[in-house]
Amino acid sequence: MALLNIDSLIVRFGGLVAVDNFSMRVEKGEIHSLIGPNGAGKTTVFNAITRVVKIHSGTIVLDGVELTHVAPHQVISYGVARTFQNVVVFKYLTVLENFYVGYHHRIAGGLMKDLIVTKRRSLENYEMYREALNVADFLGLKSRLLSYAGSIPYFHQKLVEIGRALMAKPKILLLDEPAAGLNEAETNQLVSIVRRIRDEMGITVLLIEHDMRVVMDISDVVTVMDFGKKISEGKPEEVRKDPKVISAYLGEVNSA
Ligand SMILES: Nc1ncnc2c1ncn2[C@@H]1O[C@H](COP(=O)(O)OP(=O)(O)OP(=O)(O)O)[C@@H](O)[C@H]1O
Repeated sequence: MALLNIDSLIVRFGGLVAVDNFSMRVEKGEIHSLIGPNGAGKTTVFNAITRVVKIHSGTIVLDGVELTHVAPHQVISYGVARTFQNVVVFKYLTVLENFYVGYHHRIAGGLMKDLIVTKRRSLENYEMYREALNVADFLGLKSRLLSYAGSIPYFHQKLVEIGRALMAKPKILLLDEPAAGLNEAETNQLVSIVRRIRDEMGITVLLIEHDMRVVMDISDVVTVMDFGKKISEGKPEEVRKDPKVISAYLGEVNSA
């Protein structure tokens, strides 16, 4: 059974059908890329998985659990964590505190329990700290832990966002254009980090990416969208040769 199974998904914005009867499956342990020209509907698919847009019809099932009716703030406890197209970090919190935000759903109880320091809570805080250190070590951010997230270089802010997502211990990590704005050396580092997230942490990765070098290098499977529909799917080398994909991208170049 696939880890993520999207079936016949339709998302509309008024008269616009942004995602049009779209289905895809992501197998456990895969690095799977979702690509397509601008406006194809990729981010809307991510927004549907994380439940921040209204689904007109279709189903999204993660690890056997239907997400379609889950509230957006609960999606993380079902095993979905994401990063955003434009880096979203809490600029006036430290890197460590940003990481803590990602861990929060793993702590039992609500605000009152946050205020009352019980023995159990101290232990949870210790576990959270230890995990933050591990994540920082994994991402090469240990020396940045006490810096304000808004004060560190752009690439490191991107890693903070990834770190915050990893702190949630997701089953699947959704990365929206992780290589955007990075130089070549940073992109190479990012590719290696994404591989290690899968290989060392065992987390399945679904990413949206425009940098074809990254897509071809990193993906086990590539799904291609255009005008809300799936137009191709397969191994990177198969998709690259698909005339439907070539024509979708050439159309984009011609209309630019
Ligand atoms: N909240 C919204 N309200 C209205 N229309 C929207 C909304 N979000 C997306 N759209 C429209 O839905 C379509 C798909 O957009 P989406 O952002 O999913 O595409 P994309 O493939 O992620 O594009 P890009 O690669 O440029 O980020 C576009 O026509 C877009 O203008």
